[in-house]
Amino acid sequence: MSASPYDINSPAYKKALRLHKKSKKTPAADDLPQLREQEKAFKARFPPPSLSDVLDLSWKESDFGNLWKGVSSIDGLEEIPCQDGKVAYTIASAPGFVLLPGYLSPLEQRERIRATLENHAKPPNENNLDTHYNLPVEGLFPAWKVFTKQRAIDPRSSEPIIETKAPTGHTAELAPKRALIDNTAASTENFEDIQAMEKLPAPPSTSLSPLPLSSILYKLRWSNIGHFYHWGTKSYQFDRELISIPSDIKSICQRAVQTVPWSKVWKNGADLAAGEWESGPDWQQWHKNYDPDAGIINFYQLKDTLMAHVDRSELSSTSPLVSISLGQSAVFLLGGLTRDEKAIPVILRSGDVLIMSGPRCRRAFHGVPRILEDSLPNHLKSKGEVEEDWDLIADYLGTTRININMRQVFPPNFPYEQYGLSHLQNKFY
Ligand SMILES: O=C(O)CCC(=O)C(=O)O
Ligand SMILES: [Fe+2]
Repeated sequence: MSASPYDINSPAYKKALRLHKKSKKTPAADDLPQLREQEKAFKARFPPPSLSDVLDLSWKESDFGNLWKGVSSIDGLEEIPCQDGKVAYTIASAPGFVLLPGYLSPLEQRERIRATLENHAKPPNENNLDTHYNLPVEGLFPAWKVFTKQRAIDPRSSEPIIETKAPTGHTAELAPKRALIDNTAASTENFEDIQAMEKLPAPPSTSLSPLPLSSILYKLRWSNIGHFYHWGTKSYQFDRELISIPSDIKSICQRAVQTVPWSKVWKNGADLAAGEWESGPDWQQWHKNYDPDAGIINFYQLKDTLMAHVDRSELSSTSPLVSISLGQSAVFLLGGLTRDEKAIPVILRSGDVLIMSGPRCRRAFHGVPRILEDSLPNHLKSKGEVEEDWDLIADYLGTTRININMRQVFPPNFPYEQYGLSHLQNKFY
């Protein structure tokens, strides 16, 4: 038997677990809300978290190996055949949560990853580094590609250095870690007040140093697509240039929403039990009127986490939020309406599409406490000849998970004129 710390039967694992349990018995730890306890357990490097109650519907040994493996069923899991032959899964205690495991084929995953890196994380879309650095206008990844090609021809080529926007002091952590502020949920009642809040651009940091292209690439954390999200006020900003949602992303999201038989998801009054809908359950219309108009592409390095939060800046509090996972796998925690409810842990793997919909799930706490290292499927690894330049992308994916998180800010039939936002109407068609 191997002595790997990942082997839960090894003496090394058992000893570490004993020590860990002992060290956890501090009064402070017991006071933490359920969800924080779960986050802590999944974050732990050693002993590594047990995945024995983590739903893992896309695992296949040939793709992912045996290092990280959850379970293929949990209480209340239900399988729903979809219109396009795919299968959706729901969980009885989490109405509105719909998981489409392996929804994107290996080829579609590669195409989306490439588009994300080459097209969607560059101007006019804004990313977390733009505030602080003068990034190459062609995008970080395209610039990296050009440089590696040059270097192959002339090994003495010097790597581009990315300059800071503010005068340089000393190196420090990059500021924009997402703050854990509970903002007020957007609604038509407070919409005008939220809009009136001053949305100042974040100032460039004065404590950062210029960085070579190869390092800054790994500091990319998010890129904004569609309506602009102002992180400081946790609200959308509509007085900026309007940028359409890339059609490739929009069509995947719409296809996913259209394939789900919603009457089976919301059967037996589950829609009413899930809480209050803006003007009564409107899921019958989603096949026609679901329209993602804003999104964040998240880039996670192996040690990154996303603290449990609620996405409540969207006026539409029930329309599906569609989340596409690519690259390394992750543990996702689906909590309830407070941090005191126990969360359901789910492994999200490359190609999975997750839909959070309806009043309960759309306003549920959720987060990503763990990226599972060495969980890149074989079809994303470099095999030399897979695709032009895939080596470079595969290298980056060796430590990266990408999540495309698409929301619908405005409910269908929103009276844009009434709020002085006529310019947003029919914007993306
Ligand atoms: O990375 C994920 O799977 C979730 C991301 C998320 O919750 C968000 O961007 O709000
Ligand atoms: Fe979220």
